[in-house]
Amino acid sequence: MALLKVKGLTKRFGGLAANNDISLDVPQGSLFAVIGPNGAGKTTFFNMISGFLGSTAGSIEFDGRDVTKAPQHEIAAMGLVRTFQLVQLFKGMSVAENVEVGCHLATRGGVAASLFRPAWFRKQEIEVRERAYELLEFVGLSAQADIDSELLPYGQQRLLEVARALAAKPKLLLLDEPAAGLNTQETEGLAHIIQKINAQGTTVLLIEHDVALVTRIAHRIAVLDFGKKIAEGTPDEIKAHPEVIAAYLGVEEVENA
Ligand SMILES: Nc1ncnc2c1ncn2[C@@H]1O[C@H](COP(=O)(O)OP(=O)(O)OP(=O)(O)O)[C@@H](O)[C@H]1O
Repeated sequence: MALLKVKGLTKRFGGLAANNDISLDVPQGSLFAVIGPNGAGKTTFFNMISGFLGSTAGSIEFDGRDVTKAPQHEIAAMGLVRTFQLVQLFKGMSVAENVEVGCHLATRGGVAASLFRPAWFRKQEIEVRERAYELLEFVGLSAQADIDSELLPYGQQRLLEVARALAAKPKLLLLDEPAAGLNTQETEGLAHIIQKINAQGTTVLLIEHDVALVTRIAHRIAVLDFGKKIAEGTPDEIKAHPEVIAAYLGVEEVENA
């Protein structure tokens, strides 16, 4: 069953079709990747799916519901949660607090509860703290829990963003170039974490420039070029696809992937 169904998705900016009639299904439980050269339309595609940008034409169905025109907060509340190409942490908060904020998005509360602190609220706060620590452990950041998040090295900030996104208990996790700016060792660690997230039942859709990483971990890959989907298939099919090789990968990169 498809968790995300995209049909004919199109976005025009004036005369430019940043996305042109893109259709794809992301199966429930899969690890799906979208790749493509700079300017191919990946970010535009992500922005439409997550409700940050309206579409010019086409439809988006998530978890059995038409969300083509749904606002971003409604889509997030349904369980479609994203990270961003540029790290966006809450400044002035510790590592653990950043994840706790993510957990609160998945719990009940409100101003009255935080002022009067009834028993259920205090219990919930303890649970939130425990869950935040579990998630930090999951991404390997529990030792840094009390550090100001801005003091983390860049690679760890990216992992923190992933932990915070997981705190909202997503059904579909959208990762926007998670390996950007990471060194080889950090990319390895990240690949392992993405696979663990997926193995625990979360469907993952990622945009990535690192072709070697994508062809290694994704179950299925869609390739965009000049706003169009030019190919879709398993990593082996994509590596052997002549149009993909011509448009994007380059023979050398495919051989190395
Ligand atoms: N708000 C906008 N207004 C006008 N043109 C835009 C806008 N956003 C994107 N574009 C154009 O749409 C095309 C696709 O851009 P997009 O950012 O989606 O590509 P991308 O594949 O994510 O690229 P990158 O890998 O560099 O992030 C590009 O030609 C870009 O200049």
